[in-house]
This record gives sequence, structure tokens and C-alpha cells, in this order.
Amino acid sequence: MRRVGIHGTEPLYGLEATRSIERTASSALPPHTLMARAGLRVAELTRALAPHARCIWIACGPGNNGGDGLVAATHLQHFGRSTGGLPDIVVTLCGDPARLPPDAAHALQQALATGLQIQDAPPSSFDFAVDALLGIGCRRPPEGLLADHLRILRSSGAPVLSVDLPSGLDINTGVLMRAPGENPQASQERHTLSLLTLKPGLFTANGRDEAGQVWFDDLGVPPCDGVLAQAQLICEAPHSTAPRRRAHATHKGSYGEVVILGGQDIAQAGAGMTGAAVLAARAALHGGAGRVYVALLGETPGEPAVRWDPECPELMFRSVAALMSSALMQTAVIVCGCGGGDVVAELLPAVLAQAPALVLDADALNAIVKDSHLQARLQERSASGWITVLTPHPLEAARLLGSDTATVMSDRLAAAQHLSDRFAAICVLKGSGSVISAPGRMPMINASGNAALATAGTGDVLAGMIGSALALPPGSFEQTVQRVAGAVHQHGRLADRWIQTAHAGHLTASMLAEQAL
Ligand SMILES: NC(=O)C1=CN([C@@H]2O[C@H](COP(=O)(O)OP(=O)(O)OC[C@H]3O[C@@H](n4cnc5c(N)ncnc54)[C@H](OP(=O)(O)O)[C@@H]3O)[C@@H](O)[C@H]2O)[C@@H](O)CC1
Ligand SMILES: [K+]
Repeated sequence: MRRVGIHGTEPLYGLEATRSIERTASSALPPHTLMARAGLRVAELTRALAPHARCIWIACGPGNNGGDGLVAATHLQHFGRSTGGLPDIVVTLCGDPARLPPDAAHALQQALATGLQIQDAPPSSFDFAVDALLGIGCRRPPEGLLADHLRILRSSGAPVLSVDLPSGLDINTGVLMRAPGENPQASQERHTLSLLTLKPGLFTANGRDEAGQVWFDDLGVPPCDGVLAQAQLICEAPHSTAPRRRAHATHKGSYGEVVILGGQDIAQAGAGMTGAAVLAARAALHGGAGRVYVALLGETPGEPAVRWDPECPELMFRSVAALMSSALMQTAVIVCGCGGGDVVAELLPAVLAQAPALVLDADALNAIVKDSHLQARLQERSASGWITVLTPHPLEAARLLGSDTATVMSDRLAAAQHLSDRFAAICVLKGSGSVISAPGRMPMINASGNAALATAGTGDVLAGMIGSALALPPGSFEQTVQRVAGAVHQHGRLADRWIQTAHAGHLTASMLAEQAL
């Protein structure tokens, strides 16, 4: 058993693949072996997480997830007896014992034979709970007595260990089907022990919040040949642009150029968004790009409102006209959008036609939604081997796909992949558990980051960091995708470090940009 999210990458298996691995492993082992292993692991983790608990509630459901809970309860009761009777183990079972599936029916039989009693109701108070109500067999919102138990479990505030998946969480999408009237405690300590496979739903959409700390045990089953993972979890940056990895005999030209095109001036409709472009530019610079340029949109020709950034004098400001006629359009990574407003639409035909490496964010994405010609130009870029990275948040992704946010959030992996396939681009779908996809490749889910990033401007910082990652000398397309994933991961890691080092106050985007390494 191990803690997940610290090192390397992890394959994530959806429902079909997990069922297939389960079938193959079960048929090669004596009956009930997998459940016996699963229940023992749940009991061991429970003991490790709650060594001083006086009352542990094990809430079992009507399927094999409940069977895991029954095996765990049998072990915990045995451990308790050998250590003087504590903790008190209270087991409930939602479901008709006569209709349990064979593995769970066997687990019940064994449990009763050791003297375990099944209670009619949850304990009035408990200091640790095991959620063995529903696992990968959940297809609809929890209902009946099971929903009642889930409500009690999630509103109690006591720490919870979920077996395999938090009950009601969709294995593939991470969408939580809530019990009616459920009022979860956001501060509740949560753990999930994923069995046999790690599942994509644990790491995106509602998954991160519901699962808490994820643990994994493969139940002694090696990865199966021929069973395809649905996604890959990125727990560590695959490629770093950190300066400490630089060779000695290099110079600024070795680390490429980034141009930020955005940051609408306040003279434009009275809505100034200069800060968005500056944040992206600072992030690109701190992220390691050799030279960073900024071209602000909507300034009066000949009278640039912003000539330099006193807090970051390394940034080089250019007028849009000078930039658009310069060789930078071909040699630099162009990051286009960040606070660009409506003006950006006028520039996009030239940008799409000239920039071999392009990151499109925010207003640039919205402009593309409105113009089918721009969409066609965007699609055509990959034929020349040009790189485009789209960085939508869920609403921008919905607009690009002609759907709505709820539909995007109902299957984030599919939405990102759909965008990549449709526009022949690398897509970073932002939000909890950002998804990185590319045409014809397995999507990735980023494991780093936290709610400290939920503040204005952090998306601009990400666009700048991606720009600096792409500014390195070009590699294969696969390397490019990995660099984008590395930048996304690093962006999340900065926020993780921020909360781990107990900084006072909120993380702002400019602080984030300064640390972008
Ligand atoms: N077999 C093995 O090798 C291994 C299996 N393992 C474990 O088994 C788990 C999968 O077990 P599973 O397939 O029995 O599904 P599970 O999640 O327990 O639920 C099915 C039951 O719940 C019911 N139900 C569904 N939705 C409901 C709702 N909303 N509200 C109320 N009821 C609802 C559903 O009823 P039905 O839909 O049939 O009417 C059915 O009775 C897996 O996650 C892992 O923990 C591990 O030990 C590893 C080895
Ligand atoms: K569960």
C-alpha cells in the first residue's frame, strides 16, 4: 500500500478496464482472495489513521464494496480483542443480506461466524468512519437507507476512509452523485484507499475534494497486458525548465523568446486589463525564457500608455504594429489572449497564420468561438507542424465546444480530448485536476495545485509559464506535450509549496509569477 501523488506518473483505469483487470485476476486466484486482501488493507489503513479511536463506524453497502467493509470489520474486531476491546466497532449493512453478491455474501458469513454483530443503526457518535457503501458499481444518486447513512457519515465531521471510491463518485469522471439533502463538511479529514487500480475520477472534478488523500493497493495483482489506461496522473513535473538544470556554456538565446500579446489598455472601452499581460510576461521571464516581450492591445498609436514595468524592467515593451511586422512572430512563442479584450480578434488571423508556436488563452479563445474562419485557420496549423496550446477554463471550453459548463464538467477528460481532436491542438482544461490532452494521445490529469490558485490572474501566470516551457529549443511533439504538462504541474506545485510553508495571507497572481521556476 502506498500514498499517491508524490512521485512520477500513475496510470488511471476507468470502469471497463478496472472490471477487466478484476475479472482476469479473480479467475486466476482462489475464490474470494481479492476481497480478503482488500478488506485486510482497509483494516490496516484504518488502524494506522485512527490509532486512538474509541468508536469506529463501518458503513457497508449492498455490493462488493460493502463486502470489503465486512472483511475489514472482522479484522478490526479481532485486532480490538487482542488489545483489550478497544475500539468499539459498529457495523451497519444497507441492503438485503440474501441478495449480496457472492464475494460479499461470503464476507458476511465469515464475519457472523467470528461473532461480529450487524447493527440496525449507526452509532450516535463515532470518531472514525469507513465508507464501504458504494464503490465502482454506483450508477445513480444514492437513495433510501444508504443515502441516509451517507448523509450522517459526511455531516459528522469525523475523519472518513472511503473504500475504493467515495460513495457516489463516478469512477471515470469524478462527478459526485450526492444523496438528497446532503450537507458535507468541507473541513472533514478524508482518505480513500483505491483498490486494484487507480481511477481517473479520484483526481478531477469533485474527485480531489471528495477523496482527500488517496492511497493505493494493487492487491498483489500486476498490471495486465492489453488493458489500456484511460489517463495518466502527473505527480511530478516530467520536464523542468528550472535554471539549475542549465548547462554552463549557454546564453539568453539558448532559452528562447516569448511574446505576450494582450492586456487591453484602459482607453479601450474603459476596461483596462494591462495587468493580465504583465502577469503572463513576468511568469514567462521567471519561468526561464531568455527574452520576454509585451505588446499591449488598444493603445493609441504612437502614444504607448505603458513603456516599461518598473518592478520587472527586464520585460521589453513593443507596439503591436512593430511586433506584427517583426521576425519575432516567427521566432518567438506567442502567448495571445491574456486580457486582450475584443481587440484581439482583429489580430488573430495574422497571429494564426504566422506564429509556429502559439498559446491561446482567455479572450483569444472567446474570439475564436465567434468566428468560424478563425476556427478553420486554427485547425489548419497542425498540418505545418505548428504547435498550438489552448488553455480554457470550463466555461471557455464549453463555448469552444458549443455546449455548456455542466456538460464539460460532467466529463472533463472527454471535453479536453474533444477540443484537442477538433482543433488539432494541445489543450489544458483548467480547474480542479487540470486535464492536459493532445490529438491521438492518452490525456493526463495534473495532481498538483489547490484552492489558493482560485484568484484573479493565476490563469495568466499559467499561460506565461507554458510560453516559457515552449520557448526552449523544439523537440518532438511528445516532448512538447510533456513540457506543457510540466508547466501545468509546476504552476500547481508553487501553490502547494505556498500553503505548506504556511505563508500568511492569500497567494496573489503576482507572487505566483515571481516564483515561477
Ligand atoms: N469483485 C472483486 O473482485 C473485487 C471487488 N472489490 C470491491 O467491490 C466494489 C465493486 O463492487 P460491486 O460491483 O458490487 O459494486 P458496489 O459499488 O458495491 O455497488 C453495487 C451495489 O450497490 C447498489 N447501488 C448502486 N448504486 C446505488 C445507489 N445509488 N443507491 C443505492 N444502491 C445502489 C447496486 O444495486 P443495483 O444497482 O444492482 O440495484 C448493487 O447492489 C469495488 O468498488 C471494490 O470496493 C474489491 O474487493 C476488489 C476485488
Ligand atoms: K466507498
